[in-house]
Amino acid sequence: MNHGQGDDQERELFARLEADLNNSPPRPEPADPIGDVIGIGSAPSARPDREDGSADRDPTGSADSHPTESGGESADRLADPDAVVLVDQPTPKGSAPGYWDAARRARRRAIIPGWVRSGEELRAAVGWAAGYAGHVAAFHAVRTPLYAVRLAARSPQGAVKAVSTTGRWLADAEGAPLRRWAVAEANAAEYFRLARMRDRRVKLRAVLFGLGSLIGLTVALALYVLAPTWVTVAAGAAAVFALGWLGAPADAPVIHRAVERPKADKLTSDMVLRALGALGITGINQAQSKGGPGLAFTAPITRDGPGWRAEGDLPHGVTVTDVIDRRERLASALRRPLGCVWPEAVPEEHTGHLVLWVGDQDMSKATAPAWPLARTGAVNLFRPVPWGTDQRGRWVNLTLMYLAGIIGAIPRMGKTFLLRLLLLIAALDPRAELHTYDLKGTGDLDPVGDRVSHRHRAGDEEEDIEYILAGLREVRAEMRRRTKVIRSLPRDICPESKVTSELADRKDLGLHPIVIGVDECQVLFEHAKHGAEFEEICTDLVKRGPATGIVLLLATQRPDAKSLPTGISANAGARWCLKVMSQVENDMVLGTSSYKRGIRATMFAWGDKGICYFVGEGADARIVRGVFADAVAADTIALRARATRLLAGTLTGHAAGEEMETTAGPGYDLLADILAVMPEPKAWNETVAGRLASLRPEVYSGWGPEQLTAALKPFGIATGQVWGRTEGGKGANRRGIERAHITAAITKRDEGRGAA
Ligand SMILES: Nc1ncnc2c1ncn2[C@@H]1O[C@H](COP(=O)(O)OP(=O)(O)OP(=O)(O)O)[C@@H](O)[C@H]1O
Repeated sequence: MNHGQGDDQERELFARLEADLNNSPPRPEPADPIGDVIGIGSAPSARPDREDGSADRDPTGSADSHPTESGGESADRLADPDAVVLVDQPTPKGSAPGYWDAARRARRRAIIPGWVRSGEELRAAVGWAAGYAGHVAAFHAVRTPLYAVRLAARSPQGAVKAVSTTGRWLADAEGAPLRRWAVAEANAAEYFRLARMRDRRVKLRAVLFGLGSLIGLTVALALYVLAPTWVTVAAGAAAVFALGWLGAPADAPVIHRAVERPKADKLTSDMVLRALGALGITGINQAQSKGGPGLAFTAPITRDGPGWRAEGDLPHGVTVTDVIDRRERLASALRRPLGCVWPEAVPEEHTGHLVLWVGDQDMSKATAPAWPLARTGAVNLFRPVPWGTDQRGRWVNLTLMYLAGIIGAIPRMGKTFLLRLLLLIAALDPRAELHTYDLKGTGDLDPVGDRVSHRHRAGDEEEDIEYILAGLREVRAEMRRRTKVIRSLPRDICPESKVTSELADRKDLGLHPIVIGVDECQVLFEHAKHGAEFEEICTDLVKRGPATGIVLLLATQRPDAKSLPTGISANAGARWCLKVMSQVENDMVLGTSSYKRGIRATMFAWGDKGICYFVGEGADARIVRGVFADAVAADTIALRARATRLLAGTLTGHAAGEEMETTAGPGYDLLADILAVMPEPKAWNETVAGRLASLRPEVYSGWGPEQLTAALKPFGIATGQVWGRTEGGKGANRRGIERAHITAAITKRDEGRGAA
């Protein structure tokens, strides 16, 4: 940072201060050299800026109570010595923190930078450096012939330049103007002195030139006669290239750059201070108008990933949230795109401690590193898995087990993509049983649902709601069973009373992970008939599910108390908040007081798709951009997950074609029910539907022929034209079922179960 306008000005200022002090009447010496008469009525004092830029900051923190800073009123008070009020008392001996206390509390900087210690980041850095060097080498290697031609073409100009420069040197051309001046001024003595000097110089240079030429010619002749041809050719080429290099005009270099450097400027303290001053924050403006910097830097501005990081204390009373609120203005003042400018609070510091990270590229446009799981690899849900990158491009991990999570955002910001990504991660653990419910009904979760899920439904019609209710009831019953299993296990096998990866591996215990993902969950909680039951089940799953290996992930575009009941939002262990519009939604997703603490998803721009505040994984809120996996990529990953499941024998439910068991409600089996009501080999759909309704009205009442056709489809049973008779005895062809198809489907299903 450029402190002050120059040494002269600084010296002048000190001189004036010294003069003022010498002329002013003597003042009584304060008892304490630092923390005393800084109350109203004490004599004004001016202090030059400190090196770290924290000018005007009193070490006691009481600079604001200084009389010169409290307006003209202090002048009146100064006249009346009785009005002096000592604001800061002398510090009792021994109460101020000593050097060792301060040293004990000091934050230690890493001896070896974090990126060197992290194997992944080191590998990435070394890989990048090798790639960069390789690119530059290949770029120039390909162009070498072109460079040779260019140099050869310019060598005649180079030769002329070399001859003329040598001639000027030999003739001492640089002294000519002085000699001409002596002639013009008729200064004979000076002219003769210069002429003598020139003669001496020319003589010496002529000798040097003669010697050089002799040696050069001898070497050239020796090379020509004695050296192998290739050495002669190489030497000749080197001479031609050297002349070509010499002859190259300054505006047309022989070699061009192999890379286009981005135009992002280095972040300097002046830029930061100027930008902060342009935000219109009174505290900063006041501090700067008094000659202070407006931000006391606590660390040098350093390169941090693909950007710059500045860190410091804002003036007293100004908080980081004041700056975050004006992020757009800050970006304008720094002349950077909005997606490059990320002011952040540091949770363990005071609320005025600002960390400003300015990226080289807009976070939403920066090329994200390839997701390690995109093409290969399986997942252990009990271990951390990368799911997104932070502003610096570092991977952010998530351990899906033992948590319940909520995702909130306004529409079109990437909520469904994020939920699908998390479900894809779950799908890649072949032990995990997935329940995917897409209440938006556009089929965004189908790649996972149809390929892998045990339960899957897209839509918000009554039958979909019934299906989901049945599924959630089933999971809650399963959770109760699991609690009993966990309780019955010996302490040494289950020391923490929760499911572990080893326990999940044991098929006899049935403690495999269950991951439930619900998109637009507000549809469930706002449902007129079943809303209360959904809320009750989900609250229970959020509270007790994580320990029993059940993970509930809820996404909503309206995170208010009605669409995301507080019992759920308050107990969620992981939170993802993409752009929201107000404090209420922000705090609903990220937790109470988040907005006040500066964790504000309202600051995300419309273009920040897939970028969210993430709270979880034992860390405070971080800004993360989720991996972008579109429907095609999701399909590929889901197919891989399905193949792994088929190998492991863990493909069940919807994805294995066992859909309607649950549609009919827990404990009921559609295929068995049809066999029970259909003694004849063939029957019309309407007849079977009517009989089913009589058998179990609570499940099948209201079913028509189309519904029965749809319900049988997942089992691979097609309905066709069947001959029958109406009640009046009239023969007709109508849509119907064949008993043999039902029996075959039951046999196939039972075989599949046996294999699993
Ligand atoms: N991680 C990401 N990176 C970049 N773009 C993304 C990312 N995630 C989502 N998007 C973009 O955002 C768009 C909206 O995503 P998505 O459908 O998930 O939004 P949504 O919040 O679920 O919207 P709605 O509420 O309408 O369902 C997508 O079409 C996609 O192009």
